[in-house]
Amino acid sequence: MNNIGNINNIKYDGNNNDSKITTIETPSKVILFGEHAVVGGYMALSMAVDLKISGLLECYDYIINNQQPTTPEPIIIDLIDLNKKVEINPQDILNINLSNYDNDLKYVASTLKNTVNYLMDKNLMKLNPINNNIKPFKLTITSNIPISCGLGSSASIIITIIKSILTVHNLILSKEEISKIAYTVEKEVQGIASITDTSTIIYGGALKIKDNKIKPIENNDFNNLLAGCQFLIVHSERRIKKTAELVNEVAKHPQKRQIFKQIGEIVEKAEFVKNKEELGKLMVENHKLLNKLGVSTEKLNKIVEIGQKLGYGAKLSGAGGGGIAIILINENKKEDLLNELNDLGVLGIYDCIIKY
Ligand SMILES: Nc1ncnc2c1ncn2[C@@H]1O[C@H](COP(=O)(O)OP(=O)(O)O)[C@@H](O)[C@H]1O
Ligand SMILES: C[C@@](O)(CCOP(=O)(O)O)CC(=O)O
Ligand SMILES: [Mg+2]
Repeated sequence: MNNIGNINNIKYDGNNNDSKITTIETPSKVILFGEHAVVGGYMALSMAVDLKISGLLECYDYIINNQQPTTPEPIIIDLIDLNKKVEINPQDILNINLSNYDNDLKYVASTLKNTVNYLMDKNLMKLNPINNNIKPFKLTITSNIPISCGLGSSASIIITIIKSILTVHNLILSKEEISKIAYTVEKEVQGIASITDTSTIIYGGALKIKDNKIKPIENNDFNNLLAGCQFLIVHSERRIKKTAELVNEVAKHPQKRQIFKQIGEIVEKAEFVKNKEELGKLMVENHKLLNKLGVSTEKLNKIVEIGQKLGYGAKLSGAGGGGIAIILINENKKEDLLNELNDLGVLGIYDCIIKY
């Protein structure tokens, strides 16, 4: 259950344990084109970004020396940015019921359950009566990714926890296997999801996603154009709704099909643009269709207007409902752009550095 506990009060054999501390880092992502429509099987273009979630992973000496503790130890995941903790005994993981967790903790709970289930299905982790052989650990998570704003922080959290479980158990899974688990979690928590966020963060670089499959971007002219682009991530305002609510609302939109189709056509064109002007125009066209889907806001529309005037183009990125917009920068007008964004008042402006 979600107790508030403190690892330092837990002692093995009456002594304080030294512990091995490892840092687990996971990037975030921006969706250049195709959010929401990608859930309907259309194409999306996304790229991993060097804003990251850091997990401080603490394994106990007795684990490292392969001994058993005198008392059963809990797994503790300390979410500093939310000021919340998940604390659970290893033998309870397989019985995790998401309804026992508040919305903020469902991704964590679902990740623990689905990762252990996967490892057991693959015989990489065996059940034993005392603690299922699931080793306890403490993971302290901090993030320079603003939460719930379109940067895929949910996916970054999921992947950080999966990587931590693998580290503690000295296990290795392929990127494909980790993507499978992470996607299962996003789908279980959100009800509706594509592989975009989780795959982009796991594979890194810039990716094309279509029909829930990853495709490399073969068009080298586009890759070279993208490499020469500078994007700005603008955090417009706090989102009221989570991705889960936004994707489920879009699913009920009466014009969803035709708008998804129009977005899909834009994304197919994007890979073959010749310059930043064309790329920027398509970003604005994509944004206008997201606005029609009802996932933009007045503030986001204003930021896109400024991005269109003082950059090559702009669009909201991620599920919308507030959160981030991305602007394709025109170097000659960057200062005016920054001044106008600051005059408008935004929550944050970040350089968008692609993470390979
Ligand atoms: N730093 C963090 N610490 C704990 N939980 C986090 C953190 N960042 C994200 N989350 C989890 O992910 C959720 C936000 O995911 P979501 O609504 O999909 O937004 P996005 O993926 O666009 O950031 C949060 O409500 C929380 O459950
Ligand atoms: C809206 C969507 O296309 C992207 C969601 O991105 P985020 O959770 O807002 O970072 C949903 C999905 O692809 O799973
Ligand atoms: Mg998310």
